[in-house]
Amino acid sequence: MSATQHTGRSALRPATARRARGARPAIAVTVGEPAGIGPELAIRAAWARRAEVNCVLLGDAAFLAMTASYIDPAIKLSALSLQAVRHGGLPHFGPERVTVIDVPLAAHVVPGKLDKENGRSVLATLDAAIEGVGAGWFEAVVTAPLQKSTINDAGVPFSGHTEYFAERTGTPQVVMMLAGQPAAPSGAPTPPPLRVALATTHLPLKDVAAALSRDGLARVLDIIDHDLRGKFGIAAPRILVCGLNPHAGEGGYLGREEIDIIAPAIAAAQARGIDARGPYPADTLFQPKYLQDADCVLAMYHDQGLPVLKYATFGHGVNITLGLPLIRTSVDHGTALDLAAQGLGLADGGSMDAALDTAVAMANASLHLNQEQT
Ligand SMILES: NC(=O)C1=CN([C@@H]2O[C@H](COP(=O)(O)OP(=O)(O)OC[C@H]3O[C@@H](n4cnc5c(N)ncnc54)[C@H](O)[C@@H]3O)[C@@H](O)[C@H]2O)C=CC1
Ligand SMILES: NCC(=O)COP(=O)(O)O
Repeated sequence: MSATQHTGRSALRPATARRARGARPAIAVTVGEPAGIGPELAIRAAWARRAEVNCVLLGDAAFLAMTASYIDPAIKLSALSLQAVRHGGLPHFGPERVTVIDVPLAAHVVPGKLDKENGRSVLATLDAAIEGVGAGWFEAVVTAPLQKSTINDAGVPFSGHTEYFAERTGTPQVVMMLAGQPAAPSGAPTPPPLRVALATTHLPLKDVAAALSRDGLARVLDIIDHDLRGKFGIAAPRILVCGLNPHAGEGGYLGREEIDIIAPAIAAAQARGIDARGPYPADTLFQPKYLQDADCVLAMYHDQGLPVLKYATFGHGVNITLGLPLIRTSVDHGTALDLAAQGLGLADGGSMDAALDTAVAMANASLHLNQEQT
């Protein structure tokens, strides 16, 4: 069964097929928590890539104009209201300026200081991005980091973009996957890209075991296989699956999830033609000799997989939501309030650049696929 059958897509129709020949892809970039490093990194990436990519920033226009003027007075932004775009569509400005769709903040921004008054505005940027993909304004969405606690403090239960995009697009199951290029040890050949997908996303550790089920894992494996083929051009993805418990349960003496849940889900995936293997002990799986032939590692929970990925690739990793009816990528880091409080120019923009490049590559792959099919 394909991921499409499993996930029951919403009516959301991405705009990819409608890019004019030679036109720059239009990508929505939500600027994230205003008191964090997101707005600066989003402006820098959009301005640096403007010749090739029409990045449309979603955030408070006056705040972004002020931030841009501090980064570099040469940066030119053009602001539009969401209402204007709804009525007239996204205008085709040239690469001399970066378009901003104004999503006003409620409160004045103090860098490094969270203000729950602004939580709902941050969420509104995500809604505008999703609306814009459905309306054909954007081919993909790149999200700068937001502060999950501030959205909750604003009174909206929120665990992450991943879950929010799933809910807002009517997608019952998505998969968080982070990807990056590990550095080669000196003199050694470049290792393959490291991709780490998660069976569960933002869950308290005490709830992880209960959240694992054969059917759930089977759907996760389907989505990874489907999207690595369709969105990453990998013909026969090989997925290595971690156990949950130390030593993958030590034959049942250190936990039974491997025997009762994970191994049967892998066997079921294999029966559907998916090259999934495991469960393997997570502490020894992340070695070059295993990873060199793997396209993705499926970890059972957030802090089993992501510390390894971030250790190997922090600063240029990309977070991709698989299984959505739209392309969504993000950075591998958070809001870095400590840096934002100290001023501009301190945050590394490598991950934001990589998130944008990955979104464009995925949009191009999707465009080619659509052209082949028509
Ligand atoms: N995609 C998203 O929206 C994400 C949001 N977050 C959120 O960010 C908030 C803060 O999370 P933390 O765990 O403190 O992680 P964090 O990534 O914001 O900060 C951890 C450390 O890394 C440094 N750092 C982060 N990004 C950096 C960059 N681009 N350049 C240089 N140094 C950088 C920070 O200065 C800090 O020392 C939380 O609310 C979390 O939920 C975290 C990850 C992703
Ligand atoms: N550690 C990854 C993370 O927290 C990003 O979550 P999301 O907001 O992209 O769902």
